[in-house]
Amino acid sequence: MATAHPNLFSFPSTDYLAQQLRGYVLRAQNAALTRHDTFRLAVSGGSLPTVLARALLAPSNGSPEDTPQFAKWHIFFADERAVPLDHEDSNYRLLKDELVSKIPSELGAPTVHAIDANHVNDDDPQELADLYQEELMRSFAAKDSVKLPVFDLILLGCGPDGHTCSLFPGHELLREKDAWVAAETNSPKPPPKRITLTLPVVTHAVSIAFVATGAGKKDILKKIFDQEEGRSIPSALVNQGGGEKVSWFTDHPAVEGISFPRRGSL
Ligand SMILES: O=C1O[C@H](COP(=O)(O)O)[C@@H](O)[C@H](O)[C@H]1O
Repeated sequence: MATAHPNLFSFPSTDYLAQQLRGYVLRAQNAALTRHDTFRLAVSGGSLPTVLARALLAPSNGSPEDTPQFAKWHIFFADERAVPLDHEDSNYRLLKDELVSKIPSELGAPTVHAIDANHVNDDDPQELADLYQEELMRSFAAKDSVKLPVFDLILLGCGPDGHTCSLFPGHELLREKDAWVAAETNSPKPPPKRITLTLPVVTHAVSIAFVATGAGKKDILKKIFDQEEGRSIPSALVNQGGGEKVSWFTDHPAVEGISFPRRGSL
């Protein structure tokens, strides 16, 4: 378990947050391209894709460092709902509508790794999870040759109950040590059937960022950052496992009243 603390950033507006997030994501991209000429990231659904689109679709300052090289991006999902890809609850659809379909063609197109839509109606989403794990193995090498995949970046949300990916408070999936991708059959937040990256995969990434904005996140962030009782909340477990690799992008209303030290710039 990491002992270093996560970085808590708080910004006066979502526009400024998006600007800072752009710099952070592109730094992760540039470092990844230097390491292996590809940028492998996992993204969440919920409120994240809208902020991410605002960050990445903003005009570049023209420098190579500030230019997304989308053709070299491999985008996976931190979690996905067991629904068809054109369903309104699909995280794939959300990312496509908010970001991918709006990328100007001169910036290239990312490779987006969707779930296998042939299995979204299965009673048990385990096959869907296994197939997505195999999809990861094709990109990151077989599970028996590497213990865990190493994403260059994982972008997370934090629900009002502190869930992240589809890892919910008190759930046995939080203790999963072996699988890379797990099935959730009874999510407390609809839709009930989902798949999710597991905690060891999330905390093994090179960089991990949460985006959490608005006063609706204030109470759960206070628990996660300031209170002992918040230590077992899924998003807090990412903080504990990832330590200083974890950065939180928040706005002022989301962190009002929190004593944990925060910074206003990267
Ligand atoms: O159900 C989900 O919720 C979380 C949090 O969403 P937010 O709207 O509160 O940001 C999200 O990160 C996850 O991907 C999604 O499936």
